Parts: sequence; C-alpha cells; structure tokens
Amino acid sequence: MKPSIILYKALPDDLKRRLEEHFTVTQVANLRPETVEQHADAFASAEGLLGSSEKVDAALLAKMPKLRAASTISVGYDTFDVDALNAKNILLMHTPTVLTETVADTIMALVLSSARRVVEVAERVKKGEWTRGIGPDWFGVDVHHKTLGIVGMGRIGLALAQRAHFGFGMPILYNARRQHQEAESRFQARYCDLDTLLKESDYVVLVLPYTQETHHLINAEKFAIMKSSAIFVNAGRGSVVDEKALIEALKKGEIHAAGLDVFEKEPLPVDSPLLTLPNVVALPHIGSATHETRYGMAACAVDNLIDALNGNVEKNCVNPQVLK
Ligand SMILES: NC(=O)C1=CN([C@@H]2O[C@H](COP(=O)(O)OP(=O)(O)OC[C@H]3O[C@@H](n4cnc5c(N)ncnc54)[C@H](OP(=O)(O)O)[C@@H]3O)[C@@H](O)[C@H]2O)C=CC1
Ligand SMILES: O=CC(=O)O
Repeated sequence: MKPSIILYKALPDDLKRRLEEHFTVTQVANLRPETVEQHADAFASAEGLLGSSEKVDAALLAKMPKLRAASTISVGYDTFDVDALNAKNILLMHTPTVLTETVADTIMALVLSSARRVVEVAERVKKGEWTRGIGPDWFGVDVHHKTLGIVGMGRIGLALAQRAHFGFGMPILYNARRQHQEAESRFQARYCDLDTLLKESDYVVLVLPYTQETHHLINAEKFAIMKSSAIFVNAGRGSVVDEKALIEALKKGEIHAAGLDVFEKEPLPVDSPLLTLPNVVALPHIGSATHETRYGMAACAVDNLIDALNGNVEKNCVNPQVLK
C-alpha cells in the first residue's frame, strides 16, 4: 500500500501526478485547526506533509502520530517547530539552491528601485506629472561603486555579492556567524562586525533566516548608527527587523529609503505606515516568485518528500540526524 500524505499547497498537474504515483494524497487548503478537524482521519494516517507558509507546531504534530517527513516549498523553515519535529524523529526537507539566483535578482531590483526611485517616479509619470524636463526632485542616488553591506553571507548573500561586485563594482562588507573565504577571494568582500557594517555601508541588505538569535536584530539602536544616506533592504524575514523602529527611522530621516520584500505581518496590513512613505518600495514577498523558480521549488519539494520517505536524506534535509 502507498503511504498517505497531506498536501497543503496547490501544485502544477504534472507534479501532483508524480506525488500520486508514490503516495495516496489528501489535498487540503491549509493547516488550520478546523481543516485538520475536518480531515481528521487523513491527518491521523499521514506519513508525509508537503506545502508552505503554514505553521507546523507541536499541536499539529499531536494530530499526526504517523508523520515521518515534512517537505516545505521554501528554503526558510521558520514556520516549523524544529525541536518538536526532532523530538518525534520527523525529517524536515527544504528547497535551497534552486531559488538562490532568482532571489538575488529580486534583491538587486529592490536596491536599484529604491535608489533610483523607480516605482515612485513611474507612478508620477502615470499621473501625468511629467510635463517638462525633470529636475532634481526626480533624481535618485547612484548604486554603482557604492559600499554594499550584506548581512547573511549564505547562498543568496554570495549570489548577491557576485552581482554587486562584477556588475556594479561595489565594494562589499559582510557579516555572518563565520567568515566566508569564497566571498573574500572571489568578490573581495571584507568581513566585519555588524555595527561596523551598518556604520560604513551605503546599502545595507539583510538575507538572514528568522531565528531566536535574529529576532529584531535590526532595531532602533542599529538604525541610529547607519548613515542618514543609507538605503536599507530586507529580503530575509520581516521579524529580523523591528518594523516600528524602521518606520521611525524612515520618518526621522535616520536612513534615506527602504526596499522591503518581507514584513513582520504578511500580507502587509493595508493600514501599515510603510505604505504612506514615498521612500519605501514594498513588495509582496516575491523573492523567488518567477514561473521557472516556483516550478523548480515545487518539483524539488516533491522529490524531497519521496527521498525522505525512502530514507534518503543526502541533500536538502534540515535535520538528517533524526534518522540515526
Ligand atoms: N524574500 C524571499 O522570497 C526569500 C527569503 N529567503 C530568506 O533568506 C534566508 C537565507 O537564505 P539562504 O541564503 O539560502 O540561507 P543560508 O543558510 O545559505 O544563509 C544564511 C546566512 O545567514 C547567516 N546567519 C544565520 N544566523 C545568523 C546570525 N544570528 N547572525 C549573523 N548571521 C547569521 C548565516 O551565517 P553563517 O554563514 O555564518 O552560518 C548564513 O551566512 C532564508 O532563510 C529565508 O528566510 C529565502 C528565499 C526567498
Ligand atoms: O521566503 C521564501 C523562502 O523560500 O524561504
């Protein structure tokens, strides 16, 4: 008999068929308690779980006593209680690498659009305000050859450094938990402590996971030490930044502008003060959102679940130690 799984995200037809070749699939809309209640038998018998962007915590695991592997269609896995998974020897699979280049492209788009005010001035053109030759009130600031500070020199940080170094001639500072030889030798990136990076960078880009250690890592104190001309970009997770402090820093002119793909609450509430600030580019968490990359991530997550339920955790496994 095929193992049963719960699928909590829509998949392209061919990938759903691939899953069905291996598993008995119950498709649900989300992992809310009422949904779990409604499909109680399917959750109780499921050995696998596949989807994204929903909380997977001890309360859910209590309803899934047979679960052996969860596969998320994302590289970040902050919606999972990994300790609770480990305690029950449940594997967690994710999708690193397949999205790296696309997310780095999105970050460059945020850097460029914030610096050159692309969204703001394009809106002015649409409103009919381009009636004569433009003056300094339409100007932006340069990106090329300015100093880029990257906080989080992992897969995406490295891909960003490559673009910034070779494409834009930007000197690169970086911070992570450890030094990265590849970043230093290929892109002449210089490791520094967080405060030095924040003080010296023209562009500060966060590409960090959300963890207990990174919660509100960037707060009022940190904004106060950035250059008043600094442009701040967050493409990691919203809660790495104290959003109230960010809003204050933008309002007080402690920093020049912000480009944001992630927020403390998503979707960003329509009454967020961030949406009233002309010097903010706010995107709806589109880091990896191209047709090619989202398909690649979904295919990777399907393969990951098949691998995990067959005991193959050579790649893309967050906690392979649970098999030992
Ligand atoms: N906006 C979007 O759509 C997307 C957002 N993301 C986010 O980007 C994150 C990074 O992805 P990826 O590059 O693949 O992940 P990696 O694991 O390759 O890189 C993470 C980096 O963060 C660093 N880091 C972790 N904790 C700390 C800390 N406490 N202080 C300083 N540095 C720290 C790591 O340091 P070290 O190298 O020393 O271990 C590493 O350099 C994801 O976790 C996700 O949250 C990812 C994809 C799309
Ligand atoms: O935010 C997206 C991810 O893959 O993580």
